[in-house]
Amino acid sequence: MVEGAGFRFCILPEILQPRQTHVSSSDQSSNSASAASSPASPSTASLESDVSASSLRIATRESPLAMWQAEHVAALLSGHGTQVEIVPMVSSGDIDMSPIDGRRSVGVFTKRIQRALLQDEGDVAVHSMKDLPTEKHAELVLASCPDREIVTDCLVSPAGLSLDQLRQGAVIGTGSRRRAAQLKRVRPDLDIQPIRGNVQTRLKKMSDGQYDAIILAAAGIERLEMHDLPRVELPLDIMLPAPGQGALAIEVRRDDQAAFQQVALTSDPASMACTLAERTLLAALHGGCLAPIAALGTIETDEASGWSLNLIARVLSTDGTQQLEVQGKCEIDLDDRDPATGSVHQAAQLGLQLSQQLIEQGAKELIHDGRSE
Ligand SMILES: NCc1[nH]cc(CCC(=O)O)c1CC(=O)O
Repeated sequence: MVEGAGFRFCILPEILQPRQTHVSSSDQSSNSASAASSPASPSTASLESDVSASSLRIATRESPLAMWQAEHVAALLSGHGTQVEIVPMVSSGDIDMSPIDGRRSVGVFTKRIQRALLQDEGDVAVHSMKDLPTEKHAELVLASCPDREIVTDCLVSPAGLSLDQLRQGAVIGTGSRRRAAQLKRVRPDLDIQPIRGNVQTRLKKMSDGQYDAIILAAAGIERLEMHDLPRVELPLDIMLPAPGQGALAIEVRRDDQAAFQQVALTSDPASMACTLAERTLLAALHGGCLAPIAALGTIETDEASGWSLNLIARVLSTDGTQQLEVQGKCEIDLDDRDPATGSVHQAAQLGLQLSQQLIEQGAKELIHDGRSE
C-alpha cells in the first residue's frame, strides 16, 4: 500500500490509491504480488489485468441492512470479475442495548467486522460510511467508496405525517444528536427520546406506540426495499445528513495489496471525494461520529469552470437553539488520483478549510457544551 508521504490529515492515507490500478500493463511487471490475470472485458482490461482470480471473503454483520450492503458490494466485485463469498458475523451493534448516542458506542457497528479482517475470517469489510470512525486504522485501509445513494433523512410515522403535521409535544425516536438538534431547531416542542436497535426493531417500537415518529436515513429504507413505509423526506435546509450518509465504505487489510486493487475498482471518485471532504471536516472538529455535526458534499458542474465540489456543514447546540453553518466550494479534478494534487487532496483541503471557519465561529464550544450535559 502506498503511504501518504508528507500527508498531514489523519484520514487521508486511507484512500490513497496505489497508482498501479491505473498504470499501463507495461508498468505492472514491478508489481510482483499480482497473481494470474483474471478475464476482463476489453474496456476494463487495463484496470483488471493484474487482479488475482482468487475469491475474496466479505465480512458483514447479520442485520438485513448490513447483508444488503454486503450483497451489493459482492455484485459490484463480481462485475469486475472478482469471485466473492459472504461471511456474516454477529455484531455488538445489533445486540447491545446501551444507548446508541454516547462516546462508548463510537465504532460499535464497525468493530466486529474490522476484527474479522484482523483475525483473517474475511478479506473485505463493508460498512455504512457514516458508521466508520474517522480515525485512521493501524492495520486497515479504506479501499473504496462506491457510488453514493440518496443522502436525506426521513420522518417515518404510522400516518406518514410531515414535520408540521406532528402534534404538539410529539414523541420522536432518534439516538442521533445531529437529528435531535436539527429537529429541535424547527420544532422545539418535540419530545425527543433515544431509540435503540436496528431499523426493524425501531419500526416495531414505533408501531407499538412508544413513539409518534422516528427518523431514518432514506438510504437504509431504500436498501431494505421498504417502499410502502409511510415516510416524508426532510429537506436539507432542515435536516442536513451525517458525514458519509448514504455511502458505503469498503476496507481491506493494509498489507493486502491484491484485495486493495480488486476493491478499488468499485470506487466512485465523486462519492469518495464528497465523503472525504465531509469526514475530514468531522475529524478536524474532533466530533466523533456522534456530535451534532452535519455535512454534505456534492459535485457540481458548469460550462465555465468544469467540476467543483460544494460542501455545506452545520454544527448545532444539543437543544438546537444555536446553529453554525458554513458553505464552500473548490474546483476538483476527479481524474487526478495524485494524493498530493488530485481530487483527494482538493476534497480534504475544502473539508479542513470549512472546519476552520466553523472553529472560528465557536464550533468547539458548541460541541463541548453538548458533551458535558
Ligand atoms: N447508524 C445506523 C445506520 N447506519 C447506516 C444507516 C443507513 C444507511 C446510511 O445512512 O448510509 C443506518 C440507519 C439509519 O441511520 O437510519
